[in-house]
Amino acid sequence: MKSFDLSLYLVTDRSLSLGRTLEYIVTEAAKGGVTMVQLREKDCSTLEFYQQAMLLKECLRPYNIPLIINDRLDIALACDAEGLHIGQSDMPYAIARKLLGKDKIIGLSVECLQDAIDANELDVDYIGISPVFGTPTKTDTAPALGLNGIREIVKISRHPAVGIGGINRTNAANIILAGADGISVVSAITSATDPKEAALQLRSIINQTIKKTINQ
Ligand SMILES: Cc1ncc(COP(=O)(O)OP(=O)(O)O)c(N)n1
Ligand SMILES: Cc1nc(C(=O)O)sc1CCOP(=O)(O)O
Ligand SMILES: [Mg+2]
Repeated sequence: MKSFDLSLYLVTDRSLSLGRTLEYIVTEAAKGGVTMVQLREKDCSTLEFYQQAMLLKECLRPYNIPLIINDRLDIALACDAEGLHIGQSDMPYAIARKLLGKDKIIGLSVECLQDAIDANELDVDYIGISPVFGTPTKTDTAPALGLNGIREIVKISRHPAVGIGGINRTNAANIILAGADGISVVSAITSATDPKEAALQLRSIINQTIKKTINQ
């Protein structure tokens, strides 16, 4: 059965980990309450990517946190990850679904309202609204959508949604208040001096904000 929680979604980037291993970052983040982890490595051989994926799977197993692979359908299959994240220029959704099967999680980036309308025709498991804000972590993005972009997209989308891009503890609550089911972050956890503490703080903000929206 496919069940997952988008509320605090860590996306990795080894180049931002301040020399610490991804196993360390991911384990600390798991202790701090992240609910999903995406292995996203843009400068990695296939062998390294596969080995890193296997290591992260081991780290996440005790916490029951799904491992999602960015871009690489072959790696997702090879390591039997829980899912794959694809963007608008990646493997077409239909092919990914055919190869991964119905039980795996597939996430799709949406960069504008039309992408979200098109995604309604697909049985993706979640959408990544990207980017919400500009970020030095990824500069080849579509224009930032802002909080209004989130509101417009969640209003018409039939899929659970997570915001990504420039999100940290100063603006995390606003992403949830705008209607997203969760936040996705790279640097706010990966580059934190204490990744567990960073995750705990984000976890607390999200929990409080979700509680507020339920009581409204
Ligand atoms: C949760 C989430 N949302 C969006 C993205 C961006 O994916 P993509 O547009 O394919 O860009 P790259 O990450 O591959 O550079 C994401 N990775 N995760
Ligand atoms: C992986 C990714 N995708 C984006 C998109 O807009 O598609 S922005 C991004 C990086 C987000 O990093 P940070 O949390 O450090 O801002
Ligand atoms: Mg991609």
